[in-house]
Amino acid sequence: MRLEAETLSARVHRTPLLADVSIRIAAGELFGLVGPNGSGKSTLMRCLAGLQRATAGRVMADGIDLGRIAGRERARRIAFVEQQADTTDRLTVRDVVELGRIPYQSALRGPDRSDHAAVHDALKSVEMDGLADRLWHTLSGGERQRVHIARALAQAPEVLLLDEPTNHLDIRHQLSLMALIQSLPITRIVALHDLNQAMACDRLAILHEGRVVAIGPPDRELHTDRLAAIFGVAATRETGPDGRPRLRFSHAL
Ligand SMILES: Nc1ncnc2c1ncn2[C@@H]1O[C@H](COP(=O)(O)OP(=O)(O)OP(=O)(O)O)[C@@H](O)[C@H]1O
Repeated sequence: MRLEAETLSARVHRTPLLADVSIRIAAGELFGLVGPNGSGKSTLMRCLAGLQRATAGRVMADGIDLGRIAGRERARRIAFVEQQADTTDRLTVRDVVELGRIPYQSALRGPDRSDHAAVHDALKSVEMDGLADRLWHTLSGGERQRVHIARALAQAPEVLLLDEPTNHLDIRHQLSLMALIQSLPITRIVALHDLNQAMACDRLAILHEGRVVAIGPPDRELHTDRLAAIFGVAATRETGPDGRPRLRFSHAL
């Protein structure tokens, strides 16, 4: 699914959070959102997921205003893993992932084999199938993060929005999650702080103080002058063993 932000602005009371953001994300693209703390990444994600209304502008999904798509239909098409998603209910890991199947069920149709298969596959893809019966509150931060991603995968969306998905994950799970995200044949929008992980995106937008300052391939946009100006760090670039550029950060400016 193609997703477009058209001159989006968002504010809380008088505080502007996003100003005039326009982005076109192609179907099947892996699109990154990067920017310093407070630059508006999560706010933009919430608008793109249809969870927050913009004060001006609109979000278009395959040419249709997202605000006009019914919640259930939107939930079948767009899945969102927020940064600090939590639940206080007494749920097992499997229960949490099954929540992703609700948009496909109705009062007349409870979970069926296809729902169970989707839950199983989603748990397996984040290596949480061995903990399916564990209670949510007993999980570590990284395990919870992986279960939330499994819930979003079980939703079988056309667009997957992930807000800092590698937070809390150990290095092996960071790498396997990034590989999983890269392999999915759907539109993916990922907010990332690790700019080397962001190098894997097809394109990215750099946000600063609620505005988009650049859009393009990471290799072109994450140059050392911009890293200094926007992120406030001194960095050098080198070529990694995979032939991709790698950033090496030395100090805060
Ligand atoms: N409800 C709110 N009331 C006031 N300010 C808010 C509210 N929600 C967000 N903000 C502010 O809007 C700005 C953008 O926040 P947002 O969470 O979108 O940034 P972010 O780029 O995701 O940041 P981070 O990298 O720290 O997660 C921040 O300065 C934040 O403090």
